[in-house]
Amino acid sequence: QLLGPSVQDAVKESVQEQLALWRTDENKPGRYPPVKRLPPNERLRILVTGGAGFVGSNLVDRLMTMGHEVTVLDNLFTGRKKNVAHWLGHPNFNFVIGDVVHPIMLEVDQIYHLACPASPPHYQYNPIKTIKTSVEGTLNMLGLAKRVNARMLLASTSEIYGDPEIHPQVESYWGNVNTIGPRACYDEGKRVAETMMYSYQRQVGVDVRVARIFNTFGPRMHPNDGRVVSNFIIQALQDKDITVYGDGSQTRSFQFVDDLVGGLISLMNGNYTLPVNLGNPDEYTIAHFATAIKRLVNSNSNIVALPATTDDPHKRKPDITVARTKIGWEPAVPVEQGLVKTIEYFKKELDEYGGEIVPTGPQASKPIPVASTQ
Ligand SMILES: O=C(O)[C@H]1O[C@H](OP(=O)(O)OP(=O)(O)OC[C@H]2O[C@@H](n3ccc(=O)[nH]c3=O)[C@H](O)[C@@H]2O)[C@H](O)[C@@H](O)[C@@H]1O
Repeated sequence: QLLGPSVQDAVKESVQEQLALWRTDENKPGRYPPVKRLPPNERLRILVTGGAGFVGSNLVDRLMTMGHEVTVLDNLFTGRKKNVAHWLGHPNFNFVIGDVVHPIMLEVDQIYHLACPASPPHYQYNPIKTIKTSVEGTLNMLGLAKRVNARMLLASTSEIYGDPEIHPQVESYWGNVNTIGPRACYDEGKRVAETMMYSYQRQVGVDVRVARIFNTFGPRMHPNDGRVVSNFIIQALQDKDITVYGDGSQTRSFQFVDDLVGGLISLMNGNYTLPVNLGNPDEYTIAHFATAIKRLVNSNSNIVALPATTDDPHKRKPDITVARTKIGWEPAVPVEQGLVKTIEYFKKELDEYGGEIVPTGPQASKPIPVASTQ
């Protein structure tokens, strides 16, 4: 165990709440959110690739608050500088704008390798780049982990199961992916990234962890993310049509980002080295989910049907027995509670954008940069 019990306790604290309190406190005790003082032998140097993105920046908040030294590497394709702006200049924090497809030389103890667009319209916008990000990016990070003897965690995905033939999905299932479809750049990229992780483990002894992340939502999602949670909330908040792709009978299981962050940290610091599903088994049809969001937002939107997207998985739900038994983790935030927080976040984003956000549609597209909110 790299982390002592005191640090494990700190993981359980709600970092987002601490940050919210810090932001609203007129007499802020300091320029930065409070961080724990760790003795040097417990303070780790941690690299988070994709650390300015949605999941990455939430993870960075937790690691910083725990008292570690954190370096973010992000090319800001889907990540946003504003997600980590509150740490800029902090002595424990480093920010590198750079791309994982280029090697980087750093001295670190742990690597959380999250960098990659994860929303279907964004990863399909430039599929060749998505493949390079997963393949060359993961190779570069594994090379770094090998050189400096760091432990490395890969953010893999439920998408490696493709359109699954077994339900719920267990880690021992090998998946059902269309190798030549529009999603393959991401799915196959992540599958080969997993292969590289275990090749480096077997051949040269790199200490690896693999998280298979299921659908996740929460504050810091990009307003033009294009995934279902952000689209439905943004549409509902503006009384615009809520766009259901296909007949809405397809299912997804949604976890709140705080739960995921706890799972990533538990996985990284535990002893279990095989892939672990991290998700909330609470499963919804997309049609039901649209109605639930409309109700929570108290919206006058219409729910409309658009054509289904190619190769859209029909159902998805994690079996989290491995996470429960091997790393002692399970989600704690009910979906509805997480949605309420996410709706509040998107209300603020809408204000910043001047009252209108056009959510990303089903086609491959680039995230819309808005200079004032970067
Ligand atoms: O959110 C995630 O964490 C996952 O998102 C995507 O996978 P997907 O499940 O297809 O995510 P969404 O784009 O949010 O789609 C979920 C379902 O909602 C539907 N959808 C999406 C957006 C929309 O406006 N309307 C709509 O009906 C999609 O067709 C799909 O059936 C990524 O490919 C995964 O890597 C990632 O882990």
